[in-house]
Amino acid sequence: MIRIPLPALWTDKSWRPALIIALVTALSGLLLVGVSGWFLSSVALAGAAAGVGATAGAAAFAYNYHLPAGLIRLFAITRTAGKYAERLAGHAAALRDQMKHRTRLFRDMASARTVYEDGWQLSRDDQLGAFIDDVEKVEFATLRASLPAMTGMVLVAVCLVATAITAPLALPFTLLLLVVVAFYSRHMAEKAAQQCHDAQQVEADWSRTLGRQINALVPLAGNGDRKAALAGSFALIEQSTHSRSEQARLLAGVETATGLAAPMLMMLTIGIAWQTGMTGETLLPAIFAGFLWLAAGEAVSGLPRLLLARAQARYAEQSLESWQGAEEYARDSTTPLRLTVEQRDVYSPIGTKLCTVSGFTAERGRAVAITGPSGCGKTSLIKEIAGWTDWRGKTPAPLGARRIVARSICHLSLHDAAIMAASVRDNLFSSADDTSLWQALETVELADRIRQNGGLDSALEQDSLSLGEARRISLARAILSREPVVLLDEPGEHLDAAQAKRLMQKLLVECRNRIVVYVTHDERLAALAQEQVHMGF
Ligand SMILES: Nc1ncnc2c1ncn2[C@@H]1O[C@H](COP(=O)(O)OP(=O)(O)OP(=O)(O)O)[C@@H](O)[C@H]1O
Repeated sequence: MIRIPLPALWTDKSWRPALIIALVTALSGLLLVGVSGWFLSSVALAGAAAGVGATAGAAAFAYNYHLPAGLIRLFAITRTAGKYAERLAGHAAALRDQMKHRTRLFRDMASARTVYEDGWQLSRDDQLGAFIDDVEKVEFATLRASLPAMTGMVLVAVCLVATAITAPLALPFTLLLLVVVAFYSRHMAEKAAQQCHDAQQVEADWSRTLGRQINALVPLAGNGDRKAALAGSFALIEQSTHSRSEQARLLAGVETATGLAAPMLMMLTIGIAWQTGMTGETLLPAIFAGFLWLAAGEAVSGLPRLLLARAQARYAEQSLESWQGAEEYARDSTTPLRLTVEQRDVYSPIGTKLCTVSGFTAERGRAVAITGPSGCGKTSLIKEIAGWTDWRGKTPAPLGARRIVARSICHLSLHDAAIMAASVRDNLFSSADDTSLWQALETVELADRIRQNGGLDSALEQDSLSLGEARRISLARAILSREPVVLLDEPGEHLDAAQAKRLMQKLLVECRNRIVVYVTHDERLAALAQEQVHMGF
């Protein structure tokens, strides 16, 4: 199980000073409010006494203000200084731990089976973002929240002892209220974390699909799929907004409950002490304890967020587990990456049944060429493999998990290459370095043309390239893409036969570690694949 161990706050040398300072700071805050409450009440009592009897005025002025006033200043200064010192010591210890854990977690992730199978460490910024998010959540809950949680518990214990001594009859009610608030807060924080988790899942799906849908608007414009595809994405945004607002509502409930608990505990302690007959000076200790509760309430006001952080960290731990290291697997470079298409009916993008295709399996380094007469459904088939369309009889299948995964692992290059009015660099759809971009342009025999045109930052437009050149830009995109599956529709279109063959040979070498499936009418191109699948009516 991938876990960041809880810091050993007391035994670990780097955490111990932080813990001591945090406790001193928290106790100073508690005593500051407790002594202030006690002081105000004593002054009020002395003032009240001053109004009665002959010696009253003298009694009021004989009251010793100096000791409590001095203590209040001492606690206030200690609390302020302690807050700074606690931050310095706590952050230093947390950063040290963080460095240690991150090295281990990132090493595990890099060699994880899932990462290796999908090849996403090379290209999937969204997956990497999700991984870093999870690591941060677990770190926050363990490294940043354990210290406040520990000091919060100590403060509550101190308040309970003070209540037990000063107003013992209030203790059972106090404990009952604490247990109710604790259970309610935990339950609601769990629900809020669930909502947050749901929202994140949906947002991840959304960012994955929308980007791809927008990229594919041009080729999909003709088949009426665009509207439906975008509507699906916008429904996801609505869903995530709902989850987010539900999360905020639940958290507000917890914050209200914990915010009200402290004044209620204060009133409970003082009220019950008063009910049992304590008045005047005998009530002062209970007032002191009551004010301690008030101060503890302020100190643990971050509790709902800590509970939420803890609950979120559990989800994050679960997803981190899927990156568990599988080093033997990563070392085994012969492990095949396989794409299996079972025998199936092929439908057009509007749901017309076209033909039945026999099953085939494409593997890394073993390309598959699909051939067949015009209109038999070759393009429709690779669109479906890529998750763009999915017809079952007369009904389009919803954008389910299979299609989302398919879209995320397939690079689909359609025959009508769209050229954007943008630079060559932008048109290559890649964040690779310039050397790799030039290398891809060399492979598709376009480097000289682009150099003459002004280089990677020169402008392109749909009309500024010949059809064959646009086709070659599209092939360069396929080479530069990082998805493990490359699907090409008519890669040799608009190229002369010799050039088409040369380019396809080079592309297959460049993509030897990926799965390549391509549709072609050219028998010489089809012969370059390790397997040919013939489709027909
Ligand atoms: N967006 C669309 N709307 C309606 N019909 C479509 C659409 N796309 C394809 N079709 C129809 O589906 C059938 C198969 O088209 P598809 O492009 O898959 O065939 P193909 O085998 O790739 O043909 P070719 O070799 O001519 O490119 C054709 O009859 C075509 O008219």
